[in-house]
Amino acid sequence: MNLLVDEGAHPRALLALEDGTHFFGRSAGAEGETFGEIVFNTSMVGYQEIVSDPSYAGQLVTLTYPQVGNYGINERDMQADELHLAGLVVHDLCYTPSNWQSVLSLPEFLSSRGVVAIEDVDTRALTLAIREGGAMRAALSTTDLDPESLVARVRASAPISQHNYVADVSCARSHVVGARTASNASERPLRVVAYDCGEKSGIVRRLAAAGCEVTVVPWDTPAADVLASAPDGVFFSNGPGDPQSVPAVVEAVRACLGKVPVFGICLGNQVISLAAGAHIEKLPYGHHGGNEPVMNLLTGKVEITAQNHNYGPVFSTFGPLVPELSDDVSEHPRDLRFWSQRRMAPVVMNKRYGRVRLTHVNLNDGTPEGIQFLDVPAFSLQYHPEAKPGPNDSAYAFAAFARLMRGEQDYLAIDVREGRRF
Ligand SMILES: NC(=O)CC[C@H](N)C(=O)O
Repeated sequence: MNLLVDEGAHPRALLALEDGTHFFGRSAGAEGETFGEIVFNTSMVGYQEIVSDPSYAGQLVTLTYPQVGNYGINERDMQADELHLAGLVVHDLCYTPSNWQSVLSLPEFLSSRGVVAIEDVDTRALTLAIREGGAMRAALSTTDLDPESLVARVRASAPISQHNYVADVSCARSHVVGARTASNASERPLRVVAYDCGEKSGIVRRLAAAGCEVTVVPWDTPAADVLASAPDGVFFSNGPGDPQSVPAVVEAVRACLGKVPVFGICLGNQVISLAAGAHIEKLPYGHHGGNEPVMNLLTGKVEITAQNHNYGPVFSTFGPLVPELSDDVSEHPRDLRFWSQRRMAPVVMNKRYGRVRLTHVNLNDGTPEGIQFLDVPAFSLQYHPEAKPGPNDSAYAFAAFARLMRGEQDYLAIDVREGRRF
């Protein structure tokens, strides 16, 4: 209920999920109809970064924070030029934002960018439905207000895994983002090629701030061309959809691993894992928010992290444990929090790339959040060290990549103690 809005001016809208759950509300963006996978994000602030994150292509995003849009839309927080999310679901939208940076209200922004959105939805009930039923197919419509009809059409819609969303959101041609903001101007910039699978601008900025000159290239750029330019490192970005729908990127990872330092974030972590032959699983409803606790197993410190993923690698499928580097444990425990309790970072033997160390574990559900290759120069994180939005606890990852490219040994364990234990 928003007293400043003429409710009659906003058409009704319907949200329908494949399990038959549906919610009526009011249109809060463009009119029309949209289909996608429904997820919820628990961040309390940062809606602009969320709606502009290209990783949400093909997804309807529910914001659990009850009132959204209070500080408007500004020119600085965009994570991409276009909006790629399929739609937005909120409880209460703000039409009269107040902030010195604001240039537009969120509902005006959504309408002008053609994004279908709904408000006046009981997002607590919806979130519980997603927690129970998982990230389901769903639709949001201002034109079909018949629940039976919309649910039937949702059930006939294609799952997210059947489309290559990366191809929709990647850049058309390569471009360079300079290292002018490098903290240490006396060091020469590190030349990084970043595979743009839907890269958030916050990541490119963090790489630049860590002293990198970043050449952002389209997702399907042949690795041979990238390697021919002799970069100091190659980065694989976040991105939308099922990582198994981009085998060309997995091939690019294979071509790079062992030849050049490699770093990956989120979808980047997933394609690196696939390149190593590991399995990817789909989590029931994923991790989307700004307060996921992750333990860095190299330092014993817990980072509060920003996350946005539905898929993730299964650590045991990288290979068998190396007992002498894993506290003489020979079987993989089901729950990776075992290692945080044991105070160690276990190592497995991967058929293709040798030793792989588990470096980060999610303390909510015991899933892997980071790996490091010990025999080739590469590491990757499932969560978002750039935050945008979120806490900055993990920003060291960009400095770690710079250290890896400069050939430093303990590049990731920034304050690791001597030895295996902490
Ligand atoms: N932010 C991302 O890179 C998301 C990766 C992938 N689309 C997933 O859902 O897991």
